[in-house]
Amino acid sequence: MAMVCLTDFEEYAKEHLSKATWDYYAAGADECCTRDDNLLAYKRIRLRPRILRDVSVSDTRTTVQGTEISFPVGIAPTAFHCLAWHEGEVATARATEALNTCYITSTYSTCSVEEIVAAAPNGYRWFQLYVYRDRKLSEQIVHRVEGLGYKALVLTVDVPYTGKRRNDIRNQFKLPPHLKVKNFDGLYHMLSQQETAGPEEYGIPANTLDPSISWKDIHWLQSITRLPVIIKGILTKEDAELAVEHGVQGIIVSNHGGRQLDGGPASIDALSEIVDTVQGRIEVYVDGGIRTGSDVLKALALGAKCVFIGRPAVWGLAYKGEEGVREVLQILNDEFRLSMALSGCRNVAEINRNLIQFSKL
Ligand SMILES: Cc1cc2nc3c(=O)[nH]c(=O)nc-3n(C[C@H](O)[C@H](O)[C@H](O)COP(=O)(O)O)c2cc1C
Ligand SMILES: CCCCCCC(=O)C(=O)O
Repeated sequence: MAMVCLTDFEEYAKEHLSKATWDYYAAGADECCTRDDNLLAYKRIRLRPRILRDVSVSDTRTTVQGTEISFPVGIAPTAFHCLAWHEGEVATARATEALNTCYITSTYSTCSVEEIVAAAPNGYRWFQLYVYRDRKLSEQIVHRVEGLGYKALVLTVDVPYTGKRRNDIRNQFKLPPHLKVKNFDGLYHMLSQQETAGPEEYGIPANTLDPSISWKDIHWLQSITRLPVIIKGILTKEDAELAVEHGVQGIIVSNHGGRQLDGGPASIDALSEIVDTVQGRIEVYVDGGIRTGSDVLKALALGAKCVFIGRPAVWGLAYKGEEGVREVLQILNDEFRLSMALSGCRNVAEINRNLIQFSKL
């Protein structure tokens, strides 16, 4: 079967994964309004292409946090890659290394960070972090990934509690016994001894994330690390301003793929107010609903420095492991290059808001 666009991978994954795994990856919270709007919002945006600009040569390279990547699409943190492909995150890491882009490893990876780094030693990676009730556990993980050469910490702030994903409840979804969140090997006792730890959620002791985290914890995190801190899950200009004031180095505008608060905005619809507030003081990225190269172009035109894809990477894994993720990234790269050329842009510096037809928004 020729894979032509990202939805081909989605269809393949839906057909070949078990129902419970597919439902977990596809899940949105409650009625999935925000999950679905993430995609629809891109389709509402119209472009204003420029012509006759000699687009015979094009350059998709950009930088994130001062490091060059081959094109402005990275992999968002998603949990449990071994559910989709036996090599799990190791395959994802190899694919992103090969394509020279950024891979944000989830705390809840089913390969350990050590295995991931050993498999793709030259890859450019950030580590996604949650704050646990037991700060010592978060601290241990931070120091471990620093030592392994991760280049930034991505603190996810939209999961004080897990969103209500109806099919996961119906399926009683949990990680099968042969898989583990390997980063907790030898640390599970710290999780399960936390005061409020209850029955397992997804195979992880429940209530271990700290819902009391607040802006003061950003200072705590900065005090225990020398890595740049990027906050993932901001959707308003007010929080964007606070993020800048608290000295973080980046923001990922995200609603967690619509898996947390249902009824919040599509992430692309939240981007502009955040970009306008931040005024270039720190880098702003976006994830959620990116499925085509023209989606990438629209996000950059609205001010994102780079975008991240969540589910499509997992569909690529389900298709053919490392090769599947490479294909997903390559298709997005090719589509992005074509959209750039068709709208008269020769490089990412030429992409700006003039490309967006605001009267149609
Ligand atoms: C199956 C799945 C697992 C996820 N796991 C995590 C995670 O461990 N940490 C995190 O910060 N975000 C997680 N996310 C959210 C993604 O990082 C990202 O925000 C979202 O998938 C982007 O939307 P997209 O799937 O439409 O590209 C997960 C999303 C999915 C679909
Ligand atoms: C106990 C929390 C499990 C969350 C798993 C990873 C995630 O963020 C997701 O959206 O799924």
